[in-house]
Amino acid sequence: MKIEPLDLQGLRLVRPVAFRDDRGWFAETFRRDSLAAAGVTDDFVQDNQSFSVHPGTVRGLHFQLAPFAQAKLVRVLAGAILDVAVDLRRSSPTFGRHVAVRLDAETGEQLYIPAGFAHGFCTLEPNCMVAYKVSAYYSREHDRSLAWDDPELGIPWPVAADAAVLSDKDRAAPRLAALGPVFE
Ligand SMILES: Cc1cn([C@H]2C[C@H](O)[C@@H](COP(=O)(O)OP(=O)(O)O[C@H]3O[C@@H](C)C(=O)[C@@H](O)[C@H]3O)O2)c(=O)[nH]c1=O
Repeated sequence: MKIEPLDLQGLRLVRPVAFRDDRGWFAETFRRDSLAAAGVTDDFVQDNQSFSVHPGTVRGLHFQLAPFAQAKLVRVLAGAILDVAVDLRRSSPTFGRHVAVRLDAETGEQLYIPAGFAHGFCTLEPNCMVAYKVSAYYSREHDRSLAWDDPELGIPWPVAADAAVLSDKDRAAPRLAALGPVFE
């Protein structure tokens, strides 16, 4: 696998290498040693999977507070998404900035997001299956949302606000200015 840094400190794009033959292809999708060589040493403890029926479904932006802050390694098993990470580290020179990456089942590319970011995605096709590893267990008490369409974030979502399919939780999420300090 090839692992490349992205614009915001700590984010990585992971590109699996596919070995193709008459049957199809084979690829390694997770290697602790390759990730560690690229500076990713999180201990992933939980695997998550979600399925979204409709294109224009937005999940996020989500994060968990310490001591349950999560690094995430995100990939798409079916369909395609625009995957977004927002820097919430107060001491970061890129606080409030985001990276948006297309992830799809075809390339199998993965986005590594360290703790300290909010994460969300918008589905670009029907029937999207998204899988991701997280480095801390789910904790409902520490789970937080940030408004996906906060104009201050300036995220170029591929769906209009009135057309997005959202959970009630995400529809009611606070904007960045109302969050207060969440990560050092
Ligand atoms: C995230 C999560 C949810 N749940 C439960 C809570 C709830 O009843 C149901 C659906 O939860 P949500 O609405 O939060 O699911 P969803 O909106 O898909 O939440 C996920 O969004 C993406 C963008 C992330 O980055 C994830 O960390 C996670 O926050 O699943 C768990 O049991 N374990 C978990 O780890």
